[in-house]
Amino acid sequence: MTTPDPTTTSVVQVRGVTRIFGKTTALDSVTFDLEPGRIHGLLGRNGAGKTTLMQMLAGHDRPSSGQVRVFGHDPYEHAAAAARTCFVREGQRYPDEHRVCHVIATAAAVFANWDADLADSLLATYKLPMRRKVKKLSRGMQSALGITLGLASRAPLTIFDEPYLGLDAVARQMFYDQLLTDVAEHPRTVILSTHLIDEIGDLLDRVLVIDDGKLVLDEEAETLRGRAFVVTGPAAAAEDFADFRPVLHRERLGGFARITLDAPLSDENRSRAHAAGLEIEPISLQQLVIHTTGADRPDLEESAL
Ligand SMILES: Nc1ncnc2c1ncn2[C@@H]1O[C@H](COP(=O)(O)OP(=O)(O)OP(=O)(O)O)[C@@H](O)[C@H]1O
Repeated sequence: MTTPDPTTTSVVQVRGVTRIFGKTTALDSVTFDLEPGRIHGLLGRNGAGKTTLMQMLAGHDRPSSGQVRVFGHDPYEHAAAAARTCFVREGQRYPDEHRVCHVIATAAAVFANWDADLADSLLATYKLPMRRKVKKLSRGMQSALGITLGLASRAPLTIFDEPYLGLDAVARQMFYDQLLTDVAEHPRTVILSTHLIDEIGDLLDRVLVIDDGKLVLDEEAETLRGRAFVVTGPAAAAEDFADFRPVLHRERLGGFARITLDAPLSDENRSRAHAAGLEIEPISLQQLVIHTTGADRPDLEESAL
C-alpha cells in the first residue's frame, strides 16, 4: 500500500515515467501533473505512447521506472484509486453473454457517483437496445456504450481513449456537447485522447502531446490558440518577415511562400504583415500538433496523426 502525498492538489502526478516493452521504449521519462476539474487532450501520432500512459493511470499497467500517482496513490496497487477512475477505450471486451443491461448494471455497482438518469437519457439518445448482446452491437453503438459509461460514471478521473470510432459526425458532436455540459455541472478531471484534434480543440483546457514516447508539449489550450501563425505572400517579403522568428514549417510554391512561425499573433505582427502585403492567419491546434511532432515531414502523411 502506498502513502498518499498530502501536499499535492494534483489528481494525477507522473514523474520520470519510462515503460519498456522488449526493445520498444513506449514512454521515455515522462513527467506532468493534472489538476482537478479540467479537460485534457492527450494527443500524438500512432504508436506515440498514449494508450500505454492511460493504462498506467487506470492501474492496468505500471512503469518500468518512475512513479505514477492518482489521487495520491499508486493506482496499480490501490483499488480505491482505480475505483475513482473510469477508463473508456475502443474495443473494450466483455464476456460473450453480456448484454447492454448487464454492462450498465455492473457500472452502476462499481462507480460511486453513477447517475442512472443520465445513463437512461444517453441510452435513449444513442438508441442503445438494453437486451442486445454487446458483441452484437455495431461499432458505433459500442462507442456509444463506452461514452454512456464514461459520462454516467461521473468518475473523478475519466479517461476516453479514442471513444468515437464508428460514430458519425452528428453523434460525435452530441458527445462533445454532453461532455462539456456535464463536466461544467459536475466538475471532474477528464483525459481525452483522439486523432480528431480540430473537432475537440474548443473543448480542451490543456493539451499534452506525446511523440515517440516523450512529452513534447504540455500547455494551456488558451496559450496554444494564439501561439503560432501562418504568413503567406510573395516569398521575399514573407522570408523577410520570418527573419529572426522561429519557423515551424515552410512551404514554397513558385514565387510564393507560406511560413508557419512559432510566435504570437500580436497586433504588431498583424500590422507589420499587412504593411508588407502579406496575409496572416492563426494555425489550428491540429496543424500545431503536426508541426510539433514532425508529422509534416514529407515522408509522412498528415493522416498519420
Ligand atoms: N503490450 C505491449 N507489448 C509490446 N509493445 C507494446 C505493448 N503495448 C504498446 N506497445 C508498443 O508501445 C508503443 C506505444 O504504443 P501505444 O499503444 O501506447 O501508442 P498510442 O499512442 O496509443 O498509438 P495509437 O494512436 O495508434 O493508438 C508502440 O510502439 C507499441 O507497439
